[in-house]
Amino acid sequence: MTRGRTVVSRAPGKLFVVGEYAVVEPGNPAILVAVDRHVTVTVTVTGLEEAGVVISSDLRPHGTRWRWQDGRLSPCDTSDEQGARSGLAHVVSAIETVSALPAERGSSAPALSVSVDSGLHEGGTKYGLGSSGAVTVATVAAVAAFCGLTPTDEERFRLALLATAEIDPKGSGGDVAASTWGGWISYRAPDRAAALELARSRGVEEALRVPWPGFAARRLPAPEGLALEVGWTGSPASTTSLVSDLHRRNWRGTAAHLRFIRATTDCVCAAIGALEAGESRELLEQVRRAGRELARLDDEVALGVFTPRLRALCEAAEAVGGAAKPSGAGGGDCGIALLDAGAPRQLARLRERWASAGVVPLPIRPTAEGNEG
Ligand SMILES: Nc1ncnc2c1ncn2[C@@H]1O[C@H](COP(=O)(O)OP(=O)(O)OP(=O)(O)O)[C@@H](O)[C@H]1O
Ligand SMILES: C[C@@](O)(CCOP(=O)(O)O)CC(=O)O
Repeated sequence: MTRGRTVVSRAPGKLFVVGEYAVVEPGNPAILVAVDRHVTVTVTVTGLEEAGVVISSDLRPHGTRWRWQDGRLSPCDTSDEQGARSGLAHVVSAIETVSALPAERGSSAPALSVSVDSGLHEGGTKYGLGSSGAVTVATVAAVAAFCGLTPTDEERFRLALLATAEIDPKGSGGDVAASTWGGWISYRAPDRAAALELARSRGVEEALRVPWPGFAARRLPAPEGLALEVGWTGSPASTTSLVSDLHRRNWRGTAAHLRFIRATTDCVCAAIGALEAGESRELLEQVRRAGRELARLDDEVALGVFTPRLRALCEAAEAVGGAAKPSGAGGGDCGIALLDAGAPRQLARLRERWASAGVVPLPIRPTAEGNEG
């Protein structure tokens, strides 16, 4: 939405359905779904004399001023430089990445004021619903529109992926894809290091044009007759440290690693087939299988994917006839359960069991909406 010199963009959060960990390797598939909680980003003129950027966020007490230096932003106030750089890393990277486009055409860096408001945390504690991806997608869209650019969905996805990869190229970008396209999607990640290298060597504009090997994203039909329930463990987990931990272990390249990738890929492909064919029972079976693969990975490398609450979340869903698993990296955050939408008693029993295990049922639904603005 553009009003005068004000642009507003919002992007939904996400849940991983199946395919976690395997999807970080380029070309491997996962299924994600966008949810009806959003991040909203508003971009307007700064009102400052000099060209620069002001960023404010619902997670920080004050707005911070940033100045441009060779295409990069640095905080003007150095007293809390580290806090500003880490707390606003995704917003800053999204602004820098989009601003490279006018810069490559010889225009000067934009002056703008960016404000972030998020429904993906509770009092500052994240749910694990992909706030970093949603913030990046919404910031990219709002800054691009403010600069008079009209990128396509895929171009906005690519810009957001480059922005997140600048911070951590290990992330698959599944969150970015779900926040961009919305709905249920199948996603295969590109090689993020190669995409970054492309942008650095040939420019961001060129990186939006040439093919990204491995990358694919497409919408899937929503499952029929199934309710998606989301349980929150109340404890935030660090995806970056779990994925880095896995990279540090000697598991990669072992037979167990190859077996995990093969089994998870097979499971994701079967789940895609089940969604396309409207076979709910088969989808439930694949969700259970994906959960078992994660549990086996956890046993093999003692990663800490399954916390006691996530285990209780899964057991409760099984006990009432549903299928459940952690969503995302695990270690806390959320889990999902799929069960018969026409069985309200089962749903009620699930919520009761979750509540007594300390798992908070979140009133969240899948949404077909992607990034808007
Ligand atoms: N409201 C916000 N304002 C500004 N930046 C935000 C906001 N919410 C999230 N971010 C950015 O996202 C980062 C948090 O990412 P993190 O991966 O920890 O959470 P998440 O994406 O919600 O979780 P998950 O990856 O488990 O789904 C913050 O450091 C910040 O850069
Ligand atoms: C483990 C992983 O596959 C999923 C992480 O999901 P989340 O950010 O914890 O919701 C990592 C990734 O895809 O970037």
